[in-house]
Amino acid sequence: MNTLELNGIGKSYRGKRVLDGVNHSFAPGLTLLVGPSGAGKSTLLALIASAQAPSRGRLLWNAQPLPRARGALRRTLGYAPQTVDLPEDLTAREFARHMAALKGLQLSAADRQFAAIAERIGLLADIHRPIATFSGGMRRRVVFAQALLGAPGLIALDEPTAELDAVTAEQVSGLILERANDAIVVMTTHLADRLAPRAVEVLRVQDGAVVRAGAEAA
Ligand SMILES: Nc1ncnc2c1ncn2[C@@H]1O[C@H](COP(=O)(O)OP(=O)(O)OP(=O)(O)O)[C@@H](O)[C@H]1O
Repeated sequence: MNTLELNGIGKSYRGKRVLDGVNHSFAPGLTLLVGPSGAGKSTLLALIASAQAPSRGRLLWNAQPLPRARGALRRTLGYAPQTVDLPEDLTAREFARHMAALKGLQLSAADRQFAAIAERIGLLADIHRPIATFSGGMRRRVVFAQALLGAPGLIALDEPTAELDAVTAEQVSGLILERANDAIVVMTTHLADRLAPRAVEVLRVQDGAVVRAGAEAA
């Protein structure tokens, strides 16, 4: 079973402290990150995904400091940031193939997995179209879908249901819950609404700290 631990994590941008002394052990399953805008939810997620380095403290993945675990982590990490500059000229499937290659997936497995994910979230009919023709919600789903390639043990999702209509958001949420059966899934959301009861934890990021939130705080 995979473990993820944050030990005294701090992050500052040009001297401004966004996170300070964050300690937390993530349980297998879904953890929701909630909190006011600008509190540091995306920052915490980027640290977890090792897309950014902490200013202080360290992250332990399976009891190993993250820099040493990075090689192994790339293959087991799925990260969907809030904003991504997608390659406009590529089709969704071509983009997915690139992301899958970074994770060391075979082409046939990449195509199979991407098609299966796309089908679940209403994107299958569009995977051969250039991303340039995609709406905001379709782009969001492409970014989400690539994060799930390779059945990662750690999945970090930044507002994956933003810009989606209710039906599609429900499809995406259903897939997130399924993956949370076999992974540590950490997800930011302004609307914890229906997922909070299914989460192992809801964490509130506020004033540089991370605290367990009651259901009312979600
Ligand atoms: N690369 C950066 N350089 C400078 N400041 C940054 C950077 N990234 C984030 N910040 C600042 O850090 C703080 C936390 O930002 P972050 O995006 O993590 O918040 P958030 O809780 O995810 O907000 P939202 O809910 O609006 O997405 C904000 O004050 C933001 O301006």
